[in-house]
Amino acid sequence: MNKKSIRDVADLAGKRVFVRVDFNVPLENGVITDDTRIRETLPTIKYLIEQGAKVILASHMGRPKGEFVDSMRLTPAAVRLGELLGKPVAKADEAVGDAVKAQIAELKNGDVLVLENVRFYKGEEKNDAELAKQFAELADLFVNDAFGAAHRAHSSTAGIAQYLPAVSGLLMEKELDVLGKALSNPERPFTAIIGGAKVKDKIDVIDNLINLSDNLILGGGLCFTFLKAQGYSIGASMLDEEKIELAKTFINKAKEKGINLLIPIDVVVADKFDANAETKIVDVDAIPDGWLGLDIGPKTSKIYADTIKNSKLVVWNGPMGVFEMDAFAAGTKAVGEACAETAGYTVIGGGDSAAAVEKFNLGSKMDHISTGGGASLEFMEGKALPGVVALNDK
Ligand SMILES: Nc1ncnc2c1ncn2[C@@H]1O[C@H](COP(=O)(O)OP(=O)(O)O)[C@@H](O)[C@H]1O
Ligand SMILES: O=C(OP(=O)(O)O)[C@H](O)COP(=O)(O)O
Repeated sequence: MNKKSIRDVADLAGKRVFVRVDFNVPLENGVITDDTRIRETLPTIKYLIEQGAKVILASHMGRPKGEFVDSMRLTPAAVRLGELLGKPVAKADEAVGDAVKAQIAELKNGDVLVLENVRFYKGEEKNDAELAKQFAELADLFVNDAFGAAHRAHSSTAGIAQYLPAVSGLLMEKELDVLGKALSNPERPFTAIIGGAKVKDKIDVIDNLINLSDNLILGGGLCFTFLKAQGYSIGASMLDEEKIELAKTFINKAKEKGINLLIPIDVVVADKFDANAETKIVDVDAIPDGWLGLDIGPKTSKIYADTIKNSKLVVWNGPMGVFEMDAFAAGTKAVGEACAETAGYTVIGGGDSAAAVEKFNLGSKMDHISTGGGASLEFMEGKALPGVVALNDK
């Protein structure tokens, strides 16, 4: 990476360091149900503690739209962080202002303070310069470790970097390194797997991956737009009408470039969108009218799994079916198991794909599970991430 990281900063002892993290973790009734994002920032936080910095952590949680919302406070994240570090972690009730400054003035070297949700302030998502300056006043150095929010140009992810020396944290560095290596000089055969439901959001990444990958595997709700583009009747399956023509151009582009574009040959169909629906496995030329395709079929799973197992690099974003319902989970499970078994390097991106991998207990068998869904997609699309662009060059 051509950006400076905290390892490039000499003499952190006694410095007030404003670290933007992504502690936007899932909460149910105030209880954190998955603390991955907090655990993944521990290397940066521990490094700063060991160096004797005063660690000031800032994050968003949810989308409170500029209001103080009690259920979106960062208190549960601060408590969890304290447990993981095995040391007390202070928590502020605000993210800027005199009370926060007073709390920071009390910090000793190696102490940790978690600020309140930065999105409680209207300026944050507008990348307001005044708010960015107020954040900058709290510290001597800005560290961005929030890969999950790196695609956002906000006051605490990008704006603040105008007013302080700005470097990346270790998680940010790792994410960019892994995804960058994977995509800039991929080991081949390189297989990209795109599934899930959001055709519109993923169309650009599919376009970019046609240029990069050797095998491009499609599944999930979005593959039905491609099946329709191939002339099949898809019943009541998910369809993005507006993208059919684009899907046709992608199919042709893949052919011209000699890319192995894999689209299902059989699917699991259901008479309704329901865990207890009547289901059948059919070839893609036999999808009954009114039925919905909710998973890839076993013949497709086998082809996909064989392709994955013969790959040196696999990047996966988006489940193959409605894996939340057991009747439609087999395709996602088969792809997950193939990713777990392959000797190739496996990178998982996207909240639902990571959740699927966890559901099937395959997490420990993957090489890298990204903490950023939208961020990893934008990275794979080849877009510059504002939270990274803002950092100081090496
Ligand atoms: N054939 C399908 N029809 C409708 N929804 C689907 C289908 N296959 C997968 N899905 C749904 O797609 C959702 C995930 O999509 P998406 O948000 O695009 O993935 P990710 O979060 O991994 O990027 C899952 O909730 C899953 O149930
Ligand atoms: O959860 C996040 O995004 P993700 O679900 O795309 O990984 C990040 O914390 C960014 O949150 P945002 O999409 O509200 O800016």
